[in-house]
Amino acid sequence: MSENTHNVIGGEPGDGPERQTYTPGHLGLGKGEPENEHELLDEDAHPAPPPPPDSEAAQIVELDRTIAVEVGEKLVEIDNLTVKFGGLTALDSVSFDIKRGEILGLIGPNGAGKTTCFNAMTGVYKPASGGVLLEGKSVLGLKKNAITRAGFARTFQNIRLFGEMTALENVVVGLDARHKTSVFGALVRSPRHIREEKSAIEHGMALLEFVGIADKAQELSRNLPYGYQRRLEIARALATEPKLLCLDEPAAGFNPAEKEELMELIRTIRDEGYTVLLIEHDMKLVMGVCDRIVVLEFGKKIADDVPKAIQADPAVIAAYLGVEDDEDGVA
Ligand SMILES: Nc1ncnc2c1ncn2[C@@H]1O[C@H](COP(=O)(O)OP(=O)(O)OP(=O)(O)O)[C@@H](O)[C@H]1O
Repeated sequence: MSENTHNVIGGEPGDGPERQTYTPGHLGLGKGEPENEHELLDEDAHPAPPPPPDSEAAQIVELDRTIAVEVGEKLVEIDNLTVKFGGLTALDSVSFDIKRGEILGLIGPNGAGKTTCFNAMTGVYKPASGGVLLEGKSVLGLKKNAITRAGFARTFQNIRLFGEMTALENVVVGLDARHKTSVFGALVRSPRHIREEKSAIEHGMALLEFVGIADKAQELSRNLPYGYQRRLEIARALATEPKLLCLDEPAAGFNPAEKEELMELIRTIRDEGYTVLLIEHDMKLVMGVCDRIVVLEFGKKIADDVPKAIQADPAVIAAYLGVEDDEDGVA
């Protein structure tokens, strides 16, 4: 094997036809055709379920970041957050906290303010008032990439991938956020840069394997089946080693089997040390995977409790009354 070539994570030499090699050359942007002989799966095929937490990929993906607070303590505080769009108050003095190691659901009927809350937390919108604290320190006013470096990562309701990049390249872009090489170091291809690039490919492959889409590493992301694109967004967000992973409707457009697999993946992500904030309309998924749920209605918080209590909460039931789609019902 040449110095710049290494094996796919998780296999042993001579593992058979699944085996591929990846080189830093694969990172050239906008490469068209996959360069390996690996057979691609059927477009309809489901991604593989996530690996068990003790697999090699899971160990590489495991959170490698120092977090100032202990598991179970407040990681994030949303403090009286208010966001206005002209005369509309989309978020009205909303306060809640997110504890390290939990899966917190953020739910509410359409237009309740869930995505606005994500956007204010991740620097997309400037709140009119209130605060967002990560480990006790304010992140308000930081630029989006500084917020990513501080520890927030997110996926989007409408998938946003670099369509002309391969799946692996999309993840490596996320890993770049954690790299230390200077622009000059990258330009002159310093030894440190080459080391980081090589480990980025290895790490990127482990992340793709972790979310169950390693078989499509060399496919342009715009050509990936929908379910793979959603998983790729999660892999890219995980690449930044977030202290908090925010998922905005990750199951949108999924069939029941895919939703089950996604629930499994979200649990596995938490088991690897991540904290998850989840916006999701599918109540079965939310109730099945969340430790606690915050409910918004018309920009205000109306409930904050464990799933069982949320299901029985009269204010929550009232908020959802009139929603005809069964999936959006709380019961
Ligand atoms: N950029 C914007 N400009 C103006 N109004 C906005 C903007 N973004 C959101 N809104 C409004 O703010 C309110 C909250 O929207 P938001 O998207 O946060 O709700 P949501 O709970 O995420 O809804 P959904 O479940 O439909 O995605 C809505 O009335 C919406 O129309």
